[in-house]
Amino acid sequence: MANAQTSLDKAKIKFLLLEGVHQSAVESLNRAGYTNVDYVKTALAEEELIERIKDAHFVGLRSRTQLTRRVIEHAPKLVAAGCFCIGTNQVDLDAAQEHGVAVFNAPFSNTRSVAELVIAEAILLLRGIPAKNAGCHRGEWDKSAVGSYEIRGKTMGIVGYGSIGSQVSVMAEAMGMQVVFFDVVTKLPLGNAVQSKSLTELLQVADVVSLHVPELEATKNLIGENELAAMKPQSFLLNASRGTVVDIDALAAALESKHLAGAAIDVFPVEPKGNNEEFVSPLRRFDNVILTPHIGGSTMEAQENIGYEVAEKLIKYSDNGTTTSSVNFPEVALPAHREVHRLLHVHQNVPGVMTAINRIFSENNINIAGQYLQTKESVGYVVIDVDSAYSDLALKQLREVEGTVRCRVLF
Ligand SMILES: NC(=O)C1=CN([C@@H]2O[C@H](COP(=O)(O)OP(=O)(O)OC[C@H]3O[C@@H](n4cnc5c(N)ncnc54)[C@H](O)[C@@H]3O)[C@@H](O)[C@H]2O)C=CC1
Ligand SMILES: O=C(O)CCC(=O)C(=O)O
Repeated sequence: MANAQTSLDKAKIKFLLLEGVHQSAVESLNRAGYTNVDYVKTALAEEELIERIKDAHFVGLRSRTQLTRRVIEHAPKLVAAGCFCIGTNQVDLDAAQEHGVAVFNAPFSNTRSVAELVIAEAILLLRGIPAKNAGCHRGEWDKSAVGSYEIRGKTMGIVGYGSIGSQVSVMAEAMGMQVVFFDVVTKLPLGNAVQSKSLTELLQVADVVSLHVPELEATKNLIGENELAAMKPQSFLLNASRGTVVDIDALAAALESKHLAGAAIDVFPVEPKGNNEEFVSPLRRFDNVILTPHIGGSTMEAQENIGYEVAEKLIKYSDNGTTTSSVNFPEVALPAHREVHRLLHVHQNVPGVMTAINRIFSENNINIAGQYLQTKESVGYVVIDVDSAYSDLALKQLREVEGTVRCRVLF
């Protein structure tokens, strides 16, 4: 069987793809038989999103689309959301979980692109290139070695030693840098990198501090006035994680006072909604700051791979119910369901639901060919394979079970 059949005609399953996700996603969906793709090149504001998403079964987005509780509440058919990026902070994950919407992302595909940019920025900043470049564009000629340094022998301080931070670590060492890192979790140091006991310890020794933490309550303003003051005089700050991680006014003050020698910032507390909106930031006035429009992961290679990776996850979920690597949903890896119908039941994770479900099968004498159950936080996900003759009856009764969030069948 090339593609497992689904309960709906595949052409009727609507995918809303936003923010110009790579065409590789559309190709993958089409190849899998999903041709009903509404492709939008930009992010949509809430009202317009609500209008477009109301009959969508799947939505694909990047970092600019806000999938709020209100939007999710207005998307009655939505079964999954694919973030064609790493960060999922733009999605209300709790609301998605409560409404039985599985959320997927691409945890690896753009990490190399971010790490490469960070190394390039470290070199450019230590050589004073941003200011020299700006000067040349204005007709100035400042041929001087003053304030220009090699990165060899300097210390790279990495905050957040995950997929990106650890790649920055390997590349920085390959360039001759010493690496220290700080992470809330004890991590295996790669090469000769050393894990710092505290953020302050790292800030005090690093010539370049690069941030690679997710957006969390605990990482909000992780780098504020005190942390900037703790950084070595004439050091550099790089942020390609999330804009909320740095207090941008405090950073502007540290640059103004020349405590920091420069910075490279890719992400901002408030980012323009689209390419036509003006970018406003107190950092615009500094020639020694590299400003980029949230493009750390925006390379052709990364975007193409993300397109395949996330589309594949959505297809698998649609075709056979597999939720492996979902960020908010119980993870279930399912075999193909040949010669049986597959019931997918999402429910509130409260006592009694599974008893009620199993009662349906025993009372109606329906043989269960396979059953897979996983729970996560407030949600439970049970998959039941049954003889095709009984799936209609079971589906009808499963939908009546108290605590049911959603239920569908795959043929
Ligand atoms: N600028 C861009 O275009 C891109 C930005 N990103 C951002 O980069 C972030 C990091 O990406 P990955 O490395 O793939 O994530 P990851 O999840 O692999 O690593 C994050 C690391 O941060 C650590 N961490 C969490 N809270 C911390 C804290 N308070 N202090 C120190 N460490 C802490 C975690 O333990 C983990 O090791 C993403 O969450 C995303 O927001 C990702 C890709 C592209
Ligand atoms: O490509 C994007 O839209 C955002 C990239 C990013 O920040 C991420 O992957 O978390």
